[in-house]
Amino acid sequence: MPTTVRSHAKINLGLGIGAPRADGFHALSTVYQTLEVHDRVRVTAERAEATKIQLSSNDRRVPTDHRNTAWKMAEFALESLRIHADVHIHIEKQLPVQGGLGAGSANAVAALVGLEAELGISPEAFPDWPAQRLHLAARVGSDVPLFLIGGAILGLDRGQSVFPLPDLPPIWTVIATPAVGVSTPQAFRDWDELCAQEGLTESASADKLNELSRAYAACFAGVEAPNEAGYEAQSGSSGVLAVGGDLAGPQVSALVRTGIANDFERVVFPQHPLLSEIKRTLAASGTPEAALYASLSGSGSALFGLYRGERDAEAARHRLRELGVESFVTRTLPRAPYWRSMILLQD
Ligand SMILES: C[C@](O)(CO)[C@H](O)COP(=O)(O)OP(=O)(O)OC[C@H]1O[C@@H](n2ccc(N)nc2=O)[C@H](O)[C@@H]1O
Ligand SMILES: Nc1ncnc2c1ncn2[C@@H]1O[C@H](COP(=O)(O)OP(=O)(O)OP(=O)(O)O)[C@@H](O)[C@H]1O
Repeated sequence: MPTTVRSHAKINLGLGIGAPRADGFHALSTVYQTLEVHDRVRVTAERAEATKIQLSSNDRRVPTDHRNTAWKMAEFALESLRIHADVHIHIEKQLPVQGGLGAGSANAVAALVGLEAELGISPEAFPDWPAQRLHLAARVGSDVPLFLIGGAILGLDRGQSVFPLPDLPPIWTVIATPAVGVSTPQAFRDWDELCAQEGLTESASADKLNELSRAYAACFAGVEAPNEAGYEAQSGSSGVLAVGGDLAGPQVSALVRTGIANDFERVVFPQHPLLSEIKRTLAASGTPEAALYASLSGSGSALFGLYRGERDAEAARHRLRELGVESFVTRTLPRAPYWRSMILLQD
């Protein structure tokens, strides 16, 4: 009986990057935030004599072998649980590939959740599993563990060290998806060149990141997480927020006042000037429909704008259309509804 799982995107509400480390990674301090928009991952699995994994996708850019994050996650999980199974994973892509929205990383967690449902892996049956799966997720990729938490999350170390933050209320979000792919490893290499030019050392960047993490934590201190009833009331039965509802709360303004920024913009924007034009278009600074905040997500190429209400978000989409740039409207997704709606179908 296949299990279909929603595989949600993320954005980075601020991303501070350190100097290159000896292990080839970079220390980060970031606030991840999950979004309503998602791919769908269908998993079929049954215990077998030997493990066999098969993967398919509607999108030809998605690798269908051991290079796929979902494949790796399933393989690591089965090895770790000492279970042999016949597994089929189908990834129905809706999110951009190489967009900086963590779509591939989310697919890994969705495949894991599907596999657990199919094989009856529960914390009751496997008490060590919750800690183990976080560890395995970090092996698959730095952006994977965040999807085992959902909502607003502080990401430290190389991004795999994740801490749940009090949730923000749902915020209207526009994602611009320019037809540009940005390679994450290449963006980090470009960052290294900038660090070398500016003489940014590992110890100086550690100070910078610690200060940033403290500032992030301060913004979230005392935030009341929206409860499920509140989320339902805001969403209504249609799942659509009332027009003009200002739900962004003071937290986004507090984050903006800390000077949140995405360090990747410094290396990605000079190479792709269109992306900084899109950010200006999303921001619409000084107008009544101005974004609360606009930024590149991850290493790009997707950018996002956060808005006071649906009307301002639609106005941003209209401005982007005039610029010839595709976009869609979504909302930020707090932790409780992230988990409540994750399993879409078990048929
Ligand atoms: C840019 C972000 O999306 C921000 O959320 C993430 O940092 C990227 O996470 P990811 O795609 O899961 O990255 P991984 O698959 O772990 O690493 C891909 C490559 O990116 C570089 N990398 C990644 C994360 C990090 N903190 N430092 C790095 O230098 C390394 O060269 C690594 O070989
Ligand atoms: N399940 C997957 N879906 C899409 N791409 C995948 C997947 N597994 C591996 N890949 C490879 O990873 C590359 C990056 O894909 P992805 O869409 O996750 O990038 P991204 O959104 O920039 O991720 P991040 O924000 O984590 O850097 C793709 O070009 C593809 O070759």
